[in-house]
Amino acid sequence: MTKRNVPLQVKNLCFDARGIRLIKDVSFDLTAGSRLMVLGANGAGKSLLMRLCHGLLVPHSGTVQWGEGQEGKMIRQAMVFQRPVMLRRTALANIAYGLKCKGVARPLRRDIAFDFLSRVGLARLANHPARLLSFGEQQRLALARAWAMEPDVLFMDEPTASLDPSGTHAIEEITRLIAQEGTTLMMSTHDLGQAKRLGNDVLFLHRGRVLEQASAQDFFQQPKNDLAQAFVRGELLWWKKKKDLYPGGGIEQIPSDRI
Ligand SMILES: Nc1ncnc2c1ncn2[C@@H]1O[C@H](COP(=O)(O)OP(=O)(O)OP(=O)(O)O)[C@@H](O)[C@H]1O
Repeated sequence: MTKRNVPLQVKNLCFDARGIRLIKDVSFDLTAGSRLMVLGANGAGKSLLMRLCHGLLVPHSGTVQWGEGQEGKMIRQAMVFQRPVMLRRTALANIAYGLKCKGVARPLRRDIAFDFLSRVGLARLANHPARLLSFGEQQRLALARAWAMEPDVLFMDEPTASLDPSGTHAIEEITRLIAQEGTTLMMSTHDLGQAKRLGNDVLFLHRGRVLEQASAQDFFQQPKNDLAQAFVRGELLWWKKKKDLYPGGGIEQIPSDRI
């Protein structure tokens, strides 16, 4: 796969639920080939933003604009969730079904599905019911199914949140391989080490707003935003008040339009 320009432009995106604005005027570009890490405390709006980008939610206002894929084709996108969503069929058939939706001819599906199962180390479980696999295996299967779609853009919403260190390592390795093939990544995570290992760009959200977008290197060395600094130090907790973070100056230090 070759790199593309800007596959996704998000402009002034707002999302409301039950009369409350949860995503507030979010704008950013997802550049081709980037590995964008979406960071922020619990409830910052990471999942909502990714679902809006993927088209699972309809914004109240603003736009999610997709560019062109290879040779002018539509951008192909896939998403992996924190809790894997498995079809009630075998591991192999889960991938084959995705291939069917992609338009792959029936005689080819089985071999391709098996190839992707092998890539994530699940070949021996090909004929097991997907829903009986362990949580970590299901997450690898979900990633293989997404990978088989050969997406231009892959959304990953905290894919390792419930995994042990070896499961996390496996998912990171697979993610690297997918990115190496030219797939653009947008991924949320609470694991700052993981964000450093996998990301080259960071989007920092707080209470539904983007407070900082920077290269991963700049963000982790010296975030510009004071709340991002607190987050990187592990001090930005959702129940803390601003005055707890900045006892000297309190509210005045953080303009209210940024909260
Ligand atoms: N359908 C909904 N109706 C009302 N509020 C919602 C809805 N979905 C999400 N929210 C609220 O929107 C806010 C952002 O939720 P979101 O799941 O995007 O956060 P997050 O950053 O992914 O958090 P976490 O890291 O805990 O998964 C939360 O306060 C959540 O309670």
